[in-house]
Amino acid sequence: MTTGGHGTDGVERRGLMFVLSSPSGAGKTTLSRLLIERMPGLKMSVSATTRPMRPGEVDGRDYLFVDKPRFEAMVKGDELLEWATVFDNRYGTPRGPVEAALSAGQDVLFDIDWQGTQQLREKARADVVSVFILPPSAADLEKRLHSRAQDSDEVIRKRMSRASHEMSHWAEYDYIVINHDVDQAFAEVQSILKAERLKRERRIGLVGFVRSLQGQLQG
Ligand SMILES: Nc1ncnc2c1ncn2[C@@H]1O[C@H](COP(=O)(O)OP(=O)(O)OP(=O)(O)O)[C@@H](O)[C@H]1O
Ligand SMILES: Nc1nc2c(ncn2[C@@H]2O[C@H](COP(=O)(O)O)[C@@H](O)[C@H]2O)c(=O)[nH]1
Repeated sequence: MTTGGHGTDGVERRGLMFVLSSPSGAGKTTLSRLLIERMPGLKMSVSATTRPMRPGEVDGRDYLFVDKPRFEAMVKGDELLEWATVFDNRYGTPRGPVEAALSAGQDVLFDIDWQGTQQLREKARADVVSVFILPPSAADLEKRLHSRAQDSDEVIRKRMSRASHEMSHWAEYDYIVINHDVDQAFAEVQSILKAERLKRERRIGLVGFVRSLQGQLQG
């Protein structure tokens, strides 16, 4: 699915799809914002959703807020790379911006659930790097959902009751990060991305680079 861009060392590399999943409230959005701020060459995939906008959310930045008929039209028109129903709402990844970013040599960050991750993996296994974020405890998870102060008590109850099911997919992920402390969890997620960017199989320019080094040594 991806073509090439250049790494910071100038060697051509295939872009990667960096996926964060977790039970609701474990910290994906927080970690995603930090990654986008601090990791050059990484672009956030903005999902489409039919869920109502939360206070402080901005259409086009946090999500593309669409109604159900528009979402259905996106599915029918093959405009979504993956989609799923989560907490009675529909969520999906618009295909165009992801393909454009990967073609321009950028990596793309996804905050999506396990269903979406499975679909991306089926489409482009070699290009997907997936990280599952766990909360330190159930009590912390509940506290975080309340402290975010953006969902009703009923919505929070629903999210807590789904958390165990969400977590049952942890073993399908490449990496697991326990989010005790934001700075520590961010450092871990950042290390994963940095290491994955250096993977030999992704660095399609290495053959030419090494040949050129060998040429210099022989010449
Ligand atoms: N390590 C942490 N310690 C304390 N609070 C945290 C930590 N990480 C995130 N939070 C807080 O927990 C709340 C939920 O975090 P966040 O919105 O990032 O979760 P999420 O996984 O993206 O949830 P959702 O799936 O519902 O979008 C936020 O108020 C955030 O500031
Ligand atoms: N499969 C997909 N899941 C998505 C997408 N965008 C978000 N999500 C997941 O939905 C839940 C709830 O999110 P919230 O913002 O309403 O709290 C969370 O697990 C997200 O990761 C998507 O495009 N596809």
